[in-house]
Amino acid sequence: MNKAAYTLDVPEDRFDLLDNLSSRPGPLKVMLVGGTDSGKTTLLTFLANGLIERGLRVAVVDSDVGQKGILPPATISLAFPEGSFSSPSELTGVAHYFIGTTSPGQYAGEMAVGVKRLVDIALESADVVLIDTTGFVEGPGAEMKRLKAELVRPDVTVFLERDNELEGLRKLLSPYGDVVSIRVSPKAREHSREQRREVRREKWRAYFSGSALVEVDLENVSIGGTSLFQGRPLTDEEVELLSSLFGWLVLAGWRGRRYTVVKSDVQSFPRGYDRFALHAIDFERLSNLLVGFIDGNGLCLGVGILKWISFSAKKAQVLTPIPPEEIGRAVELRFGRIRVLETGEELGLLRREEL
Ligand SMILES: Nc1ncnc2c1ncn2[C@@H]1O[C@H](COP(=O)(O)OP(=O)(O)OP(=O)(O)O)[C@@H](O)[C@H]1O
Repeated sequence: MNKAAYTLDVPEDRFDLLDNLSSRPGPLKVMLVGGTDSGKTTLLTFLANGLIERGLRVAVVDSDVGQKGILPPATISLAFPEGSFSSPSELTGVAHYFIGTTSPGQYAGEMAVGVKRLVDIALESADVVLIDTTGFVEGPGAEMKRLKAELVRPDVTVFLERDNELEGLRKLLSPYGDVVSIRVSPKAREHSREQRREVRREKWRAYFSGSALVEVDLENVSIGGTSLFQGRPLTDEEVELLSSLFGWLVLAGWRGRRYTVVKSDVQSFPRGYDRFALHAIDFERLSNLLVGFIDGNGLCLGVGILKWISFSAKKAQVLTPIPPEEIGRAVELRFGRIRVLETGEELGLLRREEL
């Protein structure tokens, strides 16, 4: 199931926008902004096809991490459609930036940097770069759009609005490029949380079909995206002390500015401790965690699901569809903040500070 599809049954102002964009000198950067289900992806598909028909080389940067078309989920992806297409889900990404969650509220920095990096790559060969964004347009979502606009400097930012509701955001972004406002199509349809989850479930399942378990030697790659593995490892005495104080099986721990431990509960009793001095993570929170394989250029080769980690052997087992010859290019394993199964079932999101 895809939410958006190519249609010419769009309001007349979309054709005016297409004329406007194709009359401008390239390379052109166009960012699409609108609330949830406002029709951003439908508009992107319409514009991309129209521009391709006019002989322009189009790049698509899909940063709608909550409802991505281009696989894998939880990343930002760049694709170059070679001809007409009916949905971004048909496109194959050529470069990706790892975000690690489908809910990027705490990841404004990564979102802005990822879009900037992929737009820079796109500009090496595209006439027009179309940037799809999340429907997250209020509060931190608005700031995220500003950061993207500041870095990318879109020539045109198109706002999809029902009732002038994005006026504030339009003003906020107007110093960084032209802004155009068009009305949401009366045909735009809202999707329930369950329908959105179902769309994501299918994407996860499609991405992980044909995956294999690979063993990652944690001595050979850096570990990023987490405060685990930072600082010096705990001494046996420190492990002993924490275990007896709190009734934990301490699986791993590090001492930096504070103590960070991965533990399993042996006894359940109420424990009070200074959370600024000690950060304890339940081992189960790591199971089925999404991780990204990052290459030497900071781009994402693909994602995987952490199935097992042995702190003593310094090995991890990760389920991933990345071919073995590609995996060898990874220099970093980066921790995400969503737990998901290869069936597409999402087990839950984690907060950034949890790991
Ligand atoms: N012009 C149109 N004609 C027919 N259907 C449309 C049109 N515009 C939007 N829709 C429908 O409205 C729904 C939402 O559109 P779309 O998925 O493009 O929105 P979005 O803003 O990209 O959503 P998201 O919040 O998931 O990013 C889809 O089912 C889409 O097919």
